[in-house]
Amino acid sequence: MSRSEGKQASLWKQRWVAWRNSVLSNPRFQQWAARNWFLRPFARRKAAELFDLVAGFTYTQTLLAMVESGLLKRLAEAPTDVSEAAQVADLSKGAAERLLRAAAALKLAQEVSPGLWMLGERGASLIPQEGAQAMILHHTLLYRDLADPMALLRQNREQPTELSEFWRYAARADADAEPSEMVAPYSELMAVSQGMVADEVLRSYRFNGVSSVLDVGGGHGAFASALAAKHQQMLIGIFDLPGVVEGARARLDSGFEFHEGDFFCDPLPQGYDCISLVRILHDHDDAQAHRLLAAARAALKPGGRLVIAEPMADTRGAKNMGDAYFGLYLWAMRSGRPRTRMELYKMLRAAGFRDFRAIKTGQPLITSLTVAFA
Ligand SMILES: C[S@@+](CC[C@H](N)C(=O)[O-])C[C@H]1O[C@@H](n2cnc3c(N)ncnc32)[C@H](O)[C@@H]1O
Repeated sequence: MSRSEGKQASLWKQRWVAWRNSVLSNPRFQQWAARNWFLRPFARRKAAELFDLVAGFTYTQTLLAMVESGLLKRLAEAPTDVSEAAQVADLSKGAAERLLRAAAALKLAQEVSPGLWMLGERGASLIPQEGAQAMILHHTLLYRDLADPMALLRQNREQPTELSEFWRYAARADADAEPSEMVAPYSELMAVSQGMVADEVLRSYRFNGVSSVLDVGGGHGAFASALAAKHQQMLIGIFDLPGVVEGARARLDSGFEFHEGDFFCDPLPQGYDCISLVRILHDHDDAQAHRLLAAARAALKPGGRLVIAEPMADTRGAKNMGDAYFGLYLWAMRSGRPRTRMELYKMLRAAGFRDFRAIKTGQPLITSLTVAFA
């Protein structure tokens, strides 16, 4: 499309959006749509979607209370009456019943007969997801940072936040000096939530022709372990900050190679024919992300490949995750941003990679996948 055609298309789009918005925000149209038998289901759905946005934080806090109180786990074990629920959650009977009813509205719980409760559909889906439950508990930090969103945005990432204190490498020049006990909380959270990411990556990409992988920012080695279980002949190395590698060494057997360093200052070890960056690049602002990609390019021989797995911006079916959730999460963390595929390709090209490919994943909500060749 030429520049003038692009300008024309943008003008048409502006006109269409302005017209649509004037219709949708017209109170007379809203009343008419709510009464019209043909449009009524559409109007109700739109109202419900809007209500979800308005009330979403109460849903999130109900979910947190169900996980934190142990009620979700208890409902998974056995049908539970309100007195038992009150005991498990250390609440009055009235408070426990209020929580259960809120959870039932959100399909986390279900009243199977008067006063007797079991898991609801969503509760049942959540129960095996230890990683998701750990993230729900972790979100108390983000929730505090977001309590005053305008204040958080106005701070322009210049003041410490709950999340920047938790992610010890974010917004810190001397991240490699963090002792292992300071980096253990985030490394453990990453390890417990890595399962679903590793499943998604290994189901979507076969690593054909790859005999050695360096997992950069590999944490305590959860992805490396999943990779080793699937590809038993593969040589796998983990590169991370010294305090984190100390934790990985203590958890993994001697079949792995361990490399300590700071990927912004130290060269990445050479000789691996693939480098993986799993949930790494979006943690860093553009200048740092570029340095990291250049370091990966320098460590790979021609034909070597880079595998990048992380949720991305502007992804069909995962826009809420990429743009809303990670947009605000990483802002609060004071480092990084979700990127669109085109932005990532541009950075890869600038770092000397060629032949970029998007690999389809079953759940882009969990991760997108890009492979690039040196
Ligand atoms: C979000 S975690 C992801 C961990 C793992 N890849 C996963 O998906 O579970 C980011 C990882 O990058 C590591 N990291 C951050 N900055 C680093 C740096 N400058 N040099 C080396 N590793 C770094 C952190 O210690 C952490 O293990």
